[in-house]
Amino acid sequence: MATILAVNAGSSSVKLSVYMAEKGGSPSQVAEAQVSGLTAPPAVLKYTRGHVIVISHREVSDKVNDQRSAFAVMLDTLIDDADFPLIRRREDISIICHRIVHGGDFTKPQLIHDHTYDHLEALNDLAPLHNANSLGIIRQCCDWFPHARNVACFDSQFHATIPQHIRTYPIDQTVAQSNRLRKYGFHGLSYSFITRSVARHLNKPLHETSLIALHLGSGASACAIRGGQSWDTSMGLTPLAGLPGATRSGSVDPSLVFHYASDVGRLSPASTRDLHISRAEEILNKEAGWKALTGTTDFGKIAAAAAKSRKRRSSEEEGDEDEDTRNKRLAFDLVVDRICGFIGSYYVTLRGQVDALVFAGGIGERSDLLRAAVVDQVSCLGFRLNEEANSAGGKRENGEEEPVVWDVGKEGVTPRVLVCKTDEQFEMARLCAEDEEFW
Ligand SMILES: Nc1ncnc2c1ncn2[C@@H]1O[C@H](COP(=O)(O)OP(=O)(O)O)[C@@H](O)[C@H]1O
Ligand SMILES: CC(=O)OP(=O)(O)O
Ligand SMILES: [Mg+2]
Repeated sequence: MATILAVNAGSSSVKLSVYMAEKGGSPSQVAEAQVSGLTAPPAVLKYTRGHVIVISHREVSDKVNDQRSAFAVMLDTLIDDADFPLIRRREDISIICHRIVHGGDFTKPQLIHDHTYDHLEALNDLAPLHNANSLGIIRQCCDWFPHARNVACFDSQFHATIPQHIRTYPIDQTVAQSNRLRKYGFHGLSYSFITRSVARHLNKPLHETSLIALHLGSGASACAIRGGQSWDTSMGLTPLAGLPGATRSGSVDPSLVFHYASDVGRLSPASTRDLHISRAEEILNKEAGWKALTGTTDFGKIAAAAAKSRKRRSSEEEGDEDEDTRNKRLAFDLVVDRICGFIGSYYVTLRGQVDALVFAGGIGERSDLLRAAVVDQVSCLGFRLNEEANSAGGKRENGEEEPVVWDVGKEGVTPRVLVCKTDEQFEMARLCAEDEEFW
């Protein structure tokens, strides 16, 4: 039996889960901590041990200003918990798996040593909100847990099956090949977890399961899954392409960069030894998205304001809406429009063979308002919502555990509409437990 730590450094949060696992067996979670709100202070810590919520909401902004400090706070919390002796002795941790968003051409998890580390460092500029942070956490772990094996698990791995005509950009192919310019795709650990969980829920073999899945969090993407494998996804060479995110523009006309301002081609003052980022990349990655439209990265607030505004308009009490509400309504409508654009396109690329539309990620799992607006717009493709199930979320009565997948579609209608409580940490722990190389 081994103890596995799984670390997931997202763009607005860091999640850390602890598992016990046998070689080749399914990992069993024993604790979970999370620091969220890194881009919408205050940063908030949550910590659960088994089924006990030890810390439900603790503001930690005084100690946390980035992913590395968030990881340090979570680790201290676990180590200081007198009722959780499992990681008091650091030698007891056998494997630490790390979510690395951009894994280049790697098609399986890699043990970290000097060579893999250097290889991954060279990819930092292709995932400027993620890779350098994850490598920083790996360095911390090598110092703090010298006995543990560190394993890199890649968001891009699941998308290795995207066919050539979809992953190729129509540019000079000599340049494309020498600079490895192609669609890689991300959120793959999440899509892999979603595909397995939904196939089980639908009682279908994995290789016969076809889905349109949406991972909607601070970074948002869509994925067309055909026969259990990634067929297309909305992110590309970097996690900037496709849907807008909290601070990311998503796809825009590439020429916009040349018309934005005259100095956007220069290196940003935020460039470091780890990350060479131009002002243009910094603006599109960190100063755009729904934050640029509304001033907040919190999509919950945007959805609530948009719903209120919609209600007011339908009851014809329009009156003068304040600017803040108008901006939030614009951001909400824009995000719904872009999501529906991908659903339509993926429905066609999958030739209508779709078992379910699946919502996941912080927004997909929690925003019934977003789900309702999206499903309403794509009802022409046959998707229908059960409004009651949608607003109830995954809650169960009489203390029953929240399910991993829950159905929010209308009875008797296909394709289904589902919500999946995705778990990238579990997916990493599973990949590590089943690979003999890491034991
Ligand atoms: N009730 C809610 N309704 C809509 N959005 C929410 C709600 N709660 C959280 N969110 C959104 O979820 C996002 C975090 O999603 P998550 O997938 O956990 O983040 P990350 O991209 O950092 O991994 C937050 O930025 C917030 O906008
Ligand atoms: C790839 C990506 O955007 O990840 P996240 O949503 O966790 O920031
Ligand atoms: Mg995430």
